[in-house]
Amino acid sequence: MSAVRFARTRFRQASELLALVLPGQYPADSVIERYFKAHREMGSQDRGFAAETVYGCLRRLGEIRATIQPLIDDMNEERQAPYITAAYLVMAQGWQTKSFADTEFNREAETLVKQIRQFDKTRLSEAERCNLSDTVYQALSTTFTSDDIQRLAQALNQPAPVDLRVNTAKTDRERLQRELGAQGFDCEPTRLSVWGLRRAQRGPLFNTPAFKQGQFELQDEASQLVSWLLAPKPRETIVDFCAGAGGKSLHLSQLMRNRGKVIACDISARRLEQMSPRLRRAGCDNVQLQPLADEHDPILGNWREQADAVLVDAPCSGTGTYRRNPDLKWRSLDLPALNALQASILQSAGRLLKPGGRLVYATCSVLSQENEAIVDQFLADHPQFERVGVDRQYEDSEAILASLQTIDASAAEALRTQGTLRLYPHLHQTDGFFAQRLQRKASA
Ligand SMILES: C[S@@+](CC[C@H](N)C(=O)[O-])C[C@H]1O[C@@H](n2cnc3c(N)ncnc32)[C@H](O)[C@@H]1O
Repeated sequence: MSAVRFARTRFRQASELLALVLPGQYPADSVIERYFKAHREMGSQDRGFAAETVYGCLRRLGEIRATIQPLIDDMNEERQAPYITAAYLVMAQGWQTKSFADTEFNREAETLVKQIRQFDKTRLSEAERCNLSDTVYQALSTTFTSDDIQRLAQALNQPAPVDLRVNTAKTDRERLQRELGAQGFDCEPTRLSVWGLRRAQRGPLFNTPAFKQGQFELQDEASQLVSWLLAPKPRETIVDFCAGAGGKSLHLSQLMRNRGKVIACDISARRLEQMSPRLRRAGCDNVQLQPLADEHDPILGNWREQADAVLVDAPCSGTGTYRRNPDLKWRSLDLPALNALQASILQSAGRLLKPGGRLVYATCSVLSQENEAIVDQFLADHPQFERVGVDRQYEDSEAILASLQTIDASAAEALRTQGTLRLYPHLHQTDGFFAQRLQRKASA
């Protein structure tokens, strides 16, 4: 493709795609997938450029919008899209007025470039500088200093690596690493998860024989530690209360050696159904899918005081996953409503435990309002539960605690003594994740 046609076509595709993503009606990745299906003429480099540009715009949208505000003030999102795309290409990719000469943006380019050059960056609010919404910035300010928020936001605004969780029922980490490496997919063992492999770049991993044979799943390293924190054992009955499409149910089943029972519940029957092919591929026979009307569904009475362990991977703001889902940053967020739902789910989940049973409350959020605050309130209302640290009897605990110790001694201490796992991208190079291990007292 000539340089001229390259700029014209690719600019049009990227801004067209951004116009579809900006209203935030559907997750960006599904909009992008649909666009590519409808535009079969796009080669892999065109697709790469369009997707990276759209994700880049979403990562820096706060700063971009503030910088070019006077030019887009009275426009709807569709009309804003070429301006935002162009601003991103100028601010992050070094495009200049002349780069737009052959694009449909040629007449506006000069004014836009001038606006960007003249903009006084000191006028950016803290939230805009961090490319976070005001709601999230304010929520973070109650726990973090502004320097920490900046470091956290900078890490959340980078693309995430690709993490795999090895299915130890089918292979082991070294073998899979060798097999994938031989096919050109180099990976490194993850530092904290003993089941993880990490790749710096994306690639068509789903086409590999290893994936088709169920030897691995894609799962962020932090998320891999959550099922482990529940210390699942063969022959137990474990409820995964918010199982979704089963990322953690699959791992629970693996840690239980495919014995006992995982009851995978969710209010979304569609998401639960997406688990079925994953279970077949992984060879898991001990997972039962249980759709719920809500967290008070009477069917839950079947497991009242019956479960050895319950996992609550609660619906949350997803602030810890902004690296993968930068579109989430710009969706409306009703924290009080989410907090009420989280508390209600945790309360219902607590009723399912036998005396002595284990409970893990987890979110992929970095906001204490969704994490510590929910757990503190639950413990205040339920004195029969307590926080329990990770002891040495835990399978793999020595390896995981020792690795965490080398990266962040205070995080290791919180996990060892309190059963609290707090991970952040700027400190641990994982998604932002929170998990708290609780236990119902044996006599209560
Ligand atoms: C963070 S996602 C779970 C992700 C999943 N555990 C995994 O590892 O892939 C939260 C899930 O909670 C479900 N959910 C929302 N409200 C719920 C409720 N009242 N009871 C049970 N599940 C609920 C959502 O449908 C969503 O699938």
